[in-house]
Amino acid sequence: MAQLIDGKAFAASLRNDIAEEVAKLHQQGITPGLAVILVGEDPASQVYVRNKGKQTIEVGMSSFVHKLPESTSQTDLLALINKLNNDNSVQGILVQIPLPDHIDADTVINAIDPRKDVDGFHPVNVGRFSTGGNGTIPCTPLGCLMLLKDQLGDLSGARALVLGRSNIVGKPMSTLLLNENCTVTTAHSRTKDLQEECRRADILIVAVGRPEMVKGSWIKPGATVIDVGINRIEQDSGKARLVGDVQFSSAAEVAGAITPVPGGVGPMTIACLLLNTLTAALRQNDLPIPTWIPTQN
Ligand SMILES: NC(=O)C1=CN([C@@H]2O[C@H](COP(=O)(O)OP(=O)(O)OC[C@H]3O[C@@H](n4cnc5c(N)ncnc54)[C@H](OP(=O)(O)O)[C@@H]3O)[C@@H](O)[C@H]2O)C=CC1
Ligand SMILES: Nc1nc(=O)c2c([nH]1)NC[C@@H]1CN(c3ccc(C(=O)N[C@@H](CCC(=O)O)C(=O)O)cc3)C=[N+]21
Repeated sequence: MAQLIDGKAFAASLRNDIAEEVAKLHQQGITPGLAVILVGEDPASQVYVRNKGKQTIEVGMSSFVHKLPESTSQTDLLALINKLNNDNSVQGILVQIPLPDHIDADTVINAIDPRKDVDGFHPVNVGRFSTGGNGTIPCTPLGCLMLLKDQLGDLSGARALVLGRSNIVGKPMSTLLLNENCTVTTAHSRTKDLQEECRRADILIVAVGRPEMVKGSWIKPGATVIDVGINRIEQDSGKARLVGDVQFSSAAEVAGAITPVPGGVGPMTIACLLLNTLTAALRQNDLPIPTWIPTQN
């Protein structure tokens, strides 16, 4: 049986380390602030927003949650972002994705001050990060990398397969693993012989948004499997259950180590969001970044 990678415990310890740094900032009269904007009523997003708000306060930061109705115009959303860009009590801004169809996500992301873009989605940060500079590293890939390094140590030379190529997860994950000297393959819906590609990987990261798509038979014996998927499926009882993009029961028989869903990558995403907010607050106050915080230089 595979070893279980406990993202929930790792995230809790990371939040402790963050809280210690925030306490030091308090002594200098600084309280980092994170603003989260949620447009519409997507129930899953509401859960994440609630979790984020609670954990933001627990580490000693200020949490500003802006819940806007589904009908909010792009102009009004841009005006709010502009206000937050100029608000000195806010060091981090996150706009929950997906946005309603009448709002262009790229325009919205472009409007966020890159220094306050704690998701790492702004083109300035994407560019810096891709070229090895100190741009914000997107939260989910950063959380996955921390779990991998904790599990495996140096990743140099490992054959990694990233399944999914979204701007939020797959693409930055591939970049990050390349920067860690892995030999990286990025697979997607047009990939030929997907199962065969997966079976070659020492490290398998799955972010497709297809419940339990990857089976144990696709996995190289002993491989490390990181399941990013968060899928809510209805059970016969009528209650919803969370499952990943990997079929956990069959995968756990083959893999060397695997993250569960829930309790794997999800909690790491939130902890890394708080970490990026701390880093943003330190940078905006011209303070040094402690060496334990992962940056790219
Ligand atoms: N744990 C966490 O913190 C987070 C979890 N998530 C979860 O991760 C998953 C992925 O999210 P996200 O990256 O935003 O999703 P997207 O829908 O943006 O991207 C999905 C990717 O998977 C590929 N894909 C879809 N179906 C197949 C298939 N049958 N075979 C091969 N490739 C396929 C797509 O290929 P193509 O490009 O060719 O269309 C695309 O690149 C979701 O379950 C989401 O809920 C997301 C963010 C954070
Ligand atoms: N701008 C933006 N940035 C994001 O980072 C972002 C986003 N939009 N939109 C949606 C996705 C999804 N996402 C998750 C965060 C935490 C959990 C999480 O905490 N999951 C818990 C369980 C939570 C539950 O029970 O629902 C777990 O897996 O254990 C899941 C998913 C961030 N995303």
